[in-house]
Amino acid sequence: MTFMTSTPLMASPPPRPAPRPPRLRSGGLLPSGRSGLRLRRSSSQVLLPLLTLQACRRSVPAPRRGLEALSLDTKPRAQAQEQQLAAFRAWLKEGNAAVQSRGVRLQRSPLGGLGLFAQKNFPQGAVILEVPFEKCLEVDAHHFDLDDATVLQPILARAAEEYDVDAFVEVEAQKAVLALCQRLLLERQQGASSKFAEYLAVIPDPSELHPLQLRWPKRLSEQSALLSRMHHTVLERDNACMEALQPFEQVWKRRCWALNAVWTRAVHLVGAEGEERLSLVPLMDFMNHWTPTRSTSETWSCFYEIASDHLAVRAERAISKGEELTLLYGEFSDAQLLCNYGICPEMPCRNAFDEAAVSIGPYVLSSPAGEEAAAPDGALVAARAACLARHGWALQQKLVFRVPQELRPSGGLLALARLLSLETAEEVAQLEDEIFWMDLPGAVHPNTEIPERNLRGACPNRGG
Ligand SMILES: C[S@@+](CC[C@H](N)C(=O)[O-])C[C@H]1O[C@@H](n2cnc3c(N)ncnc32)[C@H](O)[C@@H]1O
Repeated sequence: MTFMTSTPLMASPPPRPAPRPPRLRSGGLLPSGRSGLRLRRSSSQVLLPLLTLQACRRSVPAPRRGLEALSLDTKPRAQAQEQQLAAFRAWLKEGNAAVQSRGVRLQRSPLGGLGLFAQKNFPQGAVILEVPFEKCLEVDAHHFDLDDATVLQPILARAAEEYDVDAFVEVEAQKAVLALCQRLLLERQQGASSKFAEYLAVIPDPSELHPLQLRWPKRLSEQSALLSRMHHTVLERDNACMEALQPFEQVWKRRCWALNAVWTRAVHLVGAEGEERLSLVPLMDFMNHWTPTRSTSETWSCFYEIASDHLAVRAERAISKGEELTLLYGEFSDAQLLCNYGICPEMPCRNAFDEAAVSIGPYVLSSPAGEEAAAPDGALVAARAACLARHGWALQQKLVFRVPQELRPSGGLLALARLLSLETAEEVAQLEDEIFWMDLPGAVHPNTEIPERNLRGACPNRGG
């Protein structure tokens, strides 16, 4: 959740455009609403009456527990946690702003950690949860226009250092993430007197494979150029965040806990007036991600939408009793899921959003312009180099292109191929703008965009 992520650090990274998150996006913030693709507002919708969580029916609210009981170990949360969960369930029902839910249960999930499960059948569109914003931990989130930031960077610079992750590397976006971390830490410091104490006590530490783990297996990042760069990115970003949080919390593990909570559980909400906030939505934040595959017709089961005073989770399709309730956190590849959320694919390459990397080094400058062409002369090599430098490639590093994304007419890989097919320095000078039209100020070239679904080989089950 915008949710869905995000490391020990070095110097703060320079402001860089964040990649388009699975709409934020995502480090992992849980990005989206319906189908995980966008947020929708449903102010006028009549919501079905809701029952309370079955698991909470019987009890007198459990005694409030202080955070001293909170385990910051990375061992799986076990029985000791039952008490904390019972207190959390009671807390959800407490007060005027009770969380409304019916027929859902919080239990261990085969996907990872805890998850929400249906205890009855839900027809498509049924409201499953309503979480009042009063029960949410939130901060304002301004200037989240990540798309603009991405567009401003020359296309080859993006290929040279793109953050292929919902990394929130953009400074303004990070401010909101840090503000929410601070809020979380502040509440935690208040112990049992925090009105969120029971909620905080059930927020876990980073999962074993989350990049925030010091013992993150480095061999993972050797698996692919994309994963390696992505991991490097999140490390830089998280180190900067951890450093920025130090004045608020000295204990490294607690900072880590807060940062992980925000990256992997927070959602970016946009209200009717365009107001934005970053929000931790209790109970909904226990919903796990569904990874769409090309080979099955099964999909994630839920989406969420915002009303004036609460967030509602609805059934994306008919849901059967016993099913785990899932969201699509975003259109994440396996590498992104790993770096944003610490989610490891059960079976590699099944994810419909997986991508391949094509990496290209400066050797291409001296490659012939075509099968029949001779090796380029010095003038052509120099013209190619100057042109590529103007579009962001300093030629000291490799470019890493993502396929199929970069196979769009506006993609960097095709721009590079077009340039390399020119046979003289004069042609390069003449055609540069046409080839790199996407780098011109205000460039929009809608007619040449191939719909994304045609490139992606479409996930057959994709809704929305
Ligand atoms: C929003 S939380 C979901 C609730 C979480 N399972 C818990 O126990 O608190 C997101 C985290 O859940 C885990 N997760 C979510 N979806 C998953 C999946 N499909 N497979 C494995 N782990 C998943 C990851 O650790 C992720 O960072």
